[in-house]
Amino acid sequence: MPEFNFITISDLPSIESFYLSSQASTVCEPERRDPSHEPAWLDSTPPINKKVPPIIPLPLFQPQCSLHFPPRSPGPNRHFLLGDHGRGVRRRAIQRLPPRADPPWMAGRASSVERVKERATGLDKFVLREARGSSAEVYLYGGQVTSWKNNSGEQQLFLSKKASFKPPKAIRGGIQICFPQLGNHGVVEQHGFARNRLWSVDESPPLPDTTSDCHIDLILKQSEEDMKTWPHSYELRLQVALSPRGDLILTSRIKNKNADGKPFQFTFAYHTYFSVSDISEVRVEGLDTLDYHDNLQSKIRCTEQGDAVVFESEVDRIYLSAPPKIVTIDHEKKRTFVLRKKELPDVVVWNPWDRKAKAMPDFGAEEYKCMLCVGAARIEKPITLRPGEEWQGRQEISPVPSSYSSGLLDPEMIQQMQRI
Ligand SMILES: O=P(O)(O)OC[C@H]1O[C@@H](O)[C@H](O)[C@@H](O)[C@@H]1O
Repeated sequence: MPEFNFITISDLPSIESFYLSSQASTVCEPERRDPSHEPAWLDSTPPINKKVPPIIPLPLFQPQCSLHFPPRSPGPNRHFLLGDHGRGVRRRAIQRLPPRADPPWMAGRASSVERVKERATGLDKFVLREARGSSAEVYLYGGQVTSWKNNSGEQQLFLSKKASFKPPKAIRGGIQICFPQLGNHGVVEQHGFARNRLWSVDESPPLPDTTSDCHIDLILKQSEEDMKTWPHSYELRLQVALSPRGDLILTSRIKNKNADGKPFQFTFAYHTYFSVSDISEVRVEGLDTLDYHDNLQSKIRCTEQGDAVVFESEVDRIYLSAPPKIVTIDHEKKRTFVLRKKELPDVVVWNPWDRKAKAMPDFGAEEYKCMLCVGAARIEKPITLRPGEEWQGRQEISPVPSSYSSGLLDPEMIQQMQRI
């Protein structure tokens, strides 16, 4: 889901201040010429995202300007009203905005989803190619995303050179689906069984929540073997989608299918291995002042003291009740991952550092330097589902230039988003 819609309005009337409204609601009232002002809101229906400031200074008196709007505000081909503030809508103008045109190089390009049998591993995977250049690879084994490249073809996820693709070992890297438990708190194996089971293509997926035309739907159901340790019938659906902007969107739905009337409880995580240039140059923002369980200290509860999490040694934590947006900034690569999450309040942060790296057979001794796990999770308050009930969780990751940091947007990012 894009955070902003952009429109270009031509022939702005030369008025000192103005407001814009759409068919549905008033959008915002830009303050006169001062870009540092927060927009005032002319009415409260609906309160769109008040946190969004007018990032692009509104160049009044110029024949054309670009404005940004929060989600749900008008998109292309809708009417806008332009009026001069304070004197009603005297210079009322209605503009029908042209749909945003695709760049010329996109002509004739379409998104595709291809099923491929990997020769080296013998495993089936799906290769998603979004028309604007981003791509992803998703294995039926583990329902695991192992590759995600942005619109420029740069890999965003870490996959160990020593990763094993042989069941029952989970693939070391990408995004592991941890269900029905994270860690070793529970009756099943570490991080649950979903990451090392063979999933199927979901032949009757629910309607997608995204506007993406590039996605794959997978499903995992109970096996007789798993019923011995976790005696429940369930459907775990996973949709992996690429947005036109190159975002990677994972949506999971879990349904209790027990016929015996029994509820079940589970925890869940998208154990996400990001590729980073140099771990000592990376910071994670959005977790300041939060409590976390420190797995390195018998899971004791601590409170984050820094304004960002930085890495100088092994880190193995579960941050609790984190905000919906977490930002991982890779200074050296000048790249930032913005992670947005729904129904997944907690965040896993893990880097094994040197000693543990050496002890893992499927991980290179030096690879801890170029990876970091930051993933949305639901751990502290497990989910309980009664038969017939369904839970849905979501993680969206957007790669953006590094000048972006939490809560702020910069013109470079705006320009890049406008080009898409
Ligand atoms: O080796 P695994 O099972 O994939 O787990 C990797 C790491 O995953 C983290 O989430 C755990 O907190 C760590 O303790 C663990 O080492």
